[in-house]
Amino acid sequence: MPVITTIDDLKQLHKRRAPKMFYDYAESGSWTEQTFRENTSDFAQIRLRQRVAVDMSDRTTKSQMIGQDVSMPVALAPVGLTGMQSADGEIKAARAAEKFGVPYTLSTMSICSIEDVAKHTTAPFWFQLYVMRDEEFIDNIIARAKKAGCSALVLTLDLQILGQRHKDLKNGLTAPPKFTIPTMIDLATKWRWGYEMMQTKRRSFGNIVGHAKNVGDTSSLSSWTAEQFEPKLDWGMIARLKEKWGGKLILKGILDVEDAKNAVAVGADAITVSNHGGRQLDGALSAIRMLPAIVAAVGDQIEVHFDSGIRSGQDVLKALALGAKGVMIGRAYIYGLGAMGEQGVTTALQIIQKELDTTMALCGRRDVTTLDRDVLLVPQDFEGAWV
Ligand SMILES: Cc1cc2nc3c(=O)[nH]c(=O)nc-3n(C[C@H](O)[C@H](O)[C@H](O)COP(=O)(O)O)c2cc1C
Repeated sequence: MPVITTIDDLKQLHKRRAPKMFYDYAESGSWTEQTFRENTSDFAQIRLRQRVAVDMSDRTTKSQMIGQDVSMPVALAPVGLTGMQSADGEIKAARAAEKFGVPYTLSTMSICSIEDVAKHTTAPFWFQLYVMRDEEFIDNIIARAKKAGCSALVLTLDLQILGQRHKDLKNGLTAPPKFTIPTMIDLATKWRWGYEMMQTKRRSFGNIVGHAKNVGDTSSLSSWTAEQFEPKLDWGMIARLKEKWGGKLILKGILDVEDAKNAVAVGADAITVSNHGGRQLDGALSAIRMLPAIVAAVGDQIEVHFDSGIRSGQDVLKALALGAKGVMIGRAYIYGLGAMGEQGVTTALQIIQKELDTTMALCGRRDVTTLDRDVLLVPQDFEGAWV
């Protein structure tokens, strides 16, 4: 077993252990992948201020997200097909998050259902909703999330139509995989994945199969999205969904100041500044570059969360210092899951917490909730003069 010290170590192991089509599904952006690449490379442009001779004892990464206590302000982002990276992946990730004391978000497009995850955990989790055309299905899934005790609804706004990801089309991505010759050859080297997958019954979209009517081929994400997702989603519909849900609402996929203001107007509890990890509008600016302007515009009116591009505790610190109250990680924990199941997710969280804590200390700070721009050195043109 290699010595794991970074998120990148987990990524290498994930690549070796999970079928190529699922690793590629996670490790890709849309079209040229420019936004996907810049989500991470722009973090590297921000530097840290080294401070010395400052008391660094009694440090804490504890904070709150939407009023919930968290051991660090890092939630696990909703990730479709998580249960294809490792058998029962959503249950494993939710358990790791619960033990660590951070929120877990279950995707609409998960393999394990809402009820499955609720049955195998005790902490309330967040449920992510994609708005579908079938209103009855939406009413029903909201009722299911309420019944399962979900403590927030994360409404994703940046994927009513799928950004084209070339690798998924070339690999013929389906859940479960179809047995083609290239897939069989690949699976022959992924025996651990195959063995675990044989032990579970959870191999298709658990929130959808048996719940949605007139559903064609659910195994293909792209055709299903095209058929079922509601292209007419607008702020009026968001307001109605807020009423239906009646609990904490997080609007995910905000990358523009005007949309952030609309989110405030609709009365959401939080927004997630995000470009879906570079998987949707290729050519959009990185999420970290957009964060300061959005915080400046609405940061005093709504809780601002951030995701897209976080691969270390240092990245978490940078996002918090730029004004996010909390962040979500997607691939960083998916690499852990694909590498080592539940233990891998725990390892990813441990790596991030340790990096966050040590970086805080070396920047002369002891409390994660007091991080501000003062700990950073940001290039003057970082946000850029885009017109
Ligand atoms: C493989 C994969 C699947 C995803 N599926 C969903 C999803 O079902 N719902 C959703 O709101 N976001 C989804 N996302 C986006 C994540 O929630 C999150 O915004 C993104 O991963 C953040 O970027 P990062 O991976 O660089 O941390 C997905 C991301 C990945 C990588």
